[in-house]
Amino acid sequence: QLSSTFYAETCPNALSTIRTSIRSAIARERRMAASLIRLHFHDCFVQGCDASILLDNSPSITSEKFVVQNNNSVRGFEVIEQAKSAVENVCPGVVSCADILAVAARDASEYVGGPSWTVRLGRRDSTNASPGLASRDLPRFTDGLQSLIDLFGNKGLTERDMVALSGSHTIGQAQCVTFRDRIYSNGSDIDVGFASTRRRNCPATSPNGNGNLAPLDLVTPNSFDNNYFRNLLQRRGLLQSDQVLFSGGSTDSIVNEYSRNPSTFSSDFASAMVKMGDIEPLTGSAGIIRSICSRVN
Ligand code: HEM
Ligand SMILES: [Ca+2]
Ligand SMILES: [Ca+2]
Repeated sequence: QLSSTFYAETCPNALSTIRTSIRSAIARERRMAASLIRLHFHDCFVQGCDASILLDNSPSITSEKFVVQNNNSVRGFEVIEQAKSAVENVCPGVVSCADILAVAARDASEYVGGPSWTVRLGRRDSTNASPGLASRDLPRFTDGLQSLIDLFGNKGLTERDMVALSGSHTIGQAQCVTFRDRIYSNGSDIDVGFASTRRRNCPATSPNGNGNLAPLDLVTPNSFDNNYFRNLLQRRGLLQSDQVLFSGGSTDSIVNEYSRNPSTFSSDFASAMVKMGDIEPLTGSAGIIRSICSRVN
């Protein structure tokens, strides 16, 4: 199975090469850290961590990039492609795109002040993509708590893993179209002042301002910390799927715990990322090593 020393003999500089490339991309644009973590998540939840999300449309492939959960939303492809080409220059044909995604997510977390962890390696790349599985298995911002628990449960992840991983929303941005219904709902699960602030840059009527961005964590949108959970306690979660984690259900106690204890969040997040990175990898002679991540060789 996967091992942290997988490239020790075949490409000893793989990790440092990826790291340099990822760091320079995040230095150029801080949000890229968030985008890269999300890319690894959206890969692993769809037929496992096999870089299926990176494949473009072609005669033999229907890309996952255009399902609703990804379309116009997942980003960072060119950063992964650049890291891949840097690695190909030092060890051609050795390091998979799926492993680059996993390493990039770790390096991104570390760069913005989040936890680091040892990445397990040896994943291989798929020769296909699955928009059908992507639309079925990726969570949506409209999902209720039980659906979210089930979607993560189907991947072997517990409620605690799910809450920890959702803590990724301590960084990054979301588009108005994903939080409009919530901020105009006049419901009781949203802070009134927060809703009114968000309305200023997200007009009530679609498609006006659909693409306008707001930070998922209003307090520290660029640092990986536990403010996401503190916000939920104040009913300042941006997405409906954020606030449902603290809305009177079984995950309230976990949100509470992470809001009080940043180091527990940090170590649970790191473990959950390793666990997520272990979802159904292609290993051994299964799959391929793509030379360009967006297409099969
Ligand atoms: C629990 C279910 C989840 C739902 C429903 C969800 C949904 C979303 C949505 C709707 C956005 C905004 C996308 C846009 O407006 O373009 C977003 C952004 C993001 N998500 Fe999630 N997410 C979930 C869990 C996760 C997990 C488990 C991770 C990582 C392990 C993650 C990482 C991120 C990051 C980092 C961003 C910001 C991306 C950027 O700024 O480019 N999310 N998510
Ligand atoms: Ca995949
Ligand atoms: Ca934050």
